Amino acid sequence: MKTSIATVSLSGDLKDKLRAIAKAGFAGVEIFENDFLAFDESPRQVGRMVRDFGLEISLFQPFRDFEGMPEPLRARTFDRAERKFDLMEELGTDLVLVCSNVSPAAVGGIDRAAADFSELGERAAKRGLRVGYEALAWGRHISDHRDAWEIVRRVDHPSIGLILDSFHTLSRKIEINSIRSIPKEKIFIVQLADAPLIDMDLLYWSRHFRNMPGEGDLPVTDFTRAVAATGYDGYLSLEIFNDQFRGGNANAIAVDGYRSLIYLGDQVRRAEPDTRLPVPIMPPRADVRGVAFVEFSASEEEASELEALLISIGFTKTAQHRTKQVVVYRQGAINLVVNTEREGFASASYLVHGTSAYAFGLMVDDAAATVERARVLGAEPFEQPVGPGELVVPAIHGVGGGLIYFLDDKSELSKIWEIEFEPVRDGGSVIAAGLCSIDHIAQTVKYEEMLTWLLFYTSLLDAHKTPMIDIVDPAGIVRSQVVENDAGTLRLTLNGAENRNTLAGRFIAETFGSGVQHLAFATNDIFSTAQALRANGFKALPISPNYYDDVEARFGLDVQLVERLKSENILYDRDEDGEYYQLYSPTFGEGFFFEIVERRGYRGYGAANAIFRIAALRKYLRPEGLPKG
Ligand SMILES: O=C(O)c1ccc(O)c(O)c1
Ligand SMILES: [Mg+2]
Repeated sequence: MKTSIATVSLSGDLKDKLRAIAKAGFAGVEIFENDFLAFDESPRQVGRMVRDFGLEISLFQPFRDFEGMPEPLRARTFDRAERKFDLMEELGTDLVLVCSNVSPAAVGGIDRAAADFSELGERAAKRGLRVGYEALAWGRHISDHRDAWEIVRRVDHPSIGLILDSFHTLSRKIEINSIRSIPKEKIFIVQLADAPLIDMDLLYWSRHFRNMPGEGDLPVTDFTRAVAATGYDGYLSLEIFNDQFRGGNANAIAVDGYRSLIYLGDQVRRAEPDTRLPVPIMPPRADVRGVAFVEFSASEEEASELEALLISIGFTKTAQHRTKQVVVYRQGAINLVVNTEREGFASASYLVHGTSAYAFGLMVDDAAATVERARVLGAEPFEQPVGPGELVVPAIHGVGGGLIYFLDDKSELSKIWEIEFEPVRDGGSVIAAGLCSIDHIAQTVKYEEMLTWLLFYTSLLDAHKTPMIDIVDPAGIVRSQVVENDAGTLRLTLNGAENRNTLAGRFIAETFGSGVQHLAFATNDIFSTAQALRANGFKALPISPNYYDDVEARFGLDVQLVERLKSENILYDRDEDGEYYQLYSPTFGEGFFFEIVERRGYRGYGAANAIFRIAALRKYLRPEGLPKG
């Protein structure tokens, strides 16, 4: 697949951008004129720099306000074009983008525009150059790719072609199957961008909110399928105007961009098996059957505090690693691993982040294939030396410094607990609390990393994202979005913290990065769970009594039920699918906590309750500025 990205998509100066683009694996780069103009080196030097990075200039752009100009503006426009042709020769590229005219001076008319392009085509051909025409969604006379195509068709000149840009077509909901009948040799390049659905002015939306294919809400895959159906096999080029990306980390954004294109190509290949797009072959997205384990890294001292908390929640120590300081606590199908090794990745993670749930394992169809797919998508496989008799568990680095392991039934991996661990006979006597599985893993991430995490998970795992919602913390807003599968066997919630005063923001600041902030366990009977926890000495997070008056009023609940909720500090929510009951632990360490939930048909996450439990959890934070310990 020929991958390319426009320099405008990234932050930094031209050289920084090129370096990041090359490193991420792209073959081509669109030089955005302003990035060149703001850079000090000559066009020839820039052309050489691009090639030294192993890149090809896929496009030079944009050339504005060309077609339909009345004289004397028309003559000026052609002079201007000749100057840019000179520049292109020096840069070493043969393709320029002309975007549809937005000037109030422009005169409409398809034939007039076609006549202008005929002349431009003649001039370009003399130099061996090509011109592609793109309909801007807000163009003055041409704002639809079908009209731009009609002009290109009438010009019928080998140096004049069409440029398709998914944003302009999809933002105006233009029928995409109109693309399928365009001859592929007339499509000079295809630009791709997604965007979140927001009701706003097209130009503003385009210039500030575009994002990578798969990160937004537009049907970019269907658009690309229509392109692929023409037989087009040229560049797929990202052109992402996004305020956050412009200020972000160029390397990270470039990696996201590359991943988004490869993932898009994979989806197109699966939907259009005859496509000529040379897409890398890779295993399908992994079907996640469940969370096999969550692993904590801790010091020995903190591990014993964690152990006390786990035991009070009804876990039993069931297994001890044969050679390492790693123990397993189990309840129902939940495996919590506590690693206090002094060497290796867990220990390194502890030193940076403190006690944290730094890794989790997912049960999939084929663990090795999942890591292979991750690798093709640009993720970094994780390997660590294994001792005699130990299994090599396929794993990758996640986005925020954590690890994701994969287990399956195909290999010995599902027997890891028997192979690498020996049973612990006396794991402490507790009253089991009826926790049966991990309902969700909640990761707190930096707001500006949210799209990265979403794309990372949805491109690798057979799961989808839910719409973003706002969670109100007394100290600010936290954006929350979920990655989940239909079966409910994978639920990852991502909370994006914008400021460091929120509970989520504090967690990131205190633990030096994004990570798992809470784990939610599922029970089939929250009231008997609550009772067992109390008997084990567990103290649930106290919820304000005012909350219960409101719950009663809002849902018209039975007074006795409300009394039970209140006495056990259980939060309640209900929607058209069913009911949700939630119970929290106080925070542990740097703001980590556990949640226990019972779903009665409900599919959400209790967002309406978030403000109440956050207010309660905040009371357990160390006052700002006090040293740890
Ligand atoms: O926002 C713009 O002006 C603009 C310029 C060039 C493009 O290719 C485009 O899609 C938009
Ligand atoms: Mg464009």
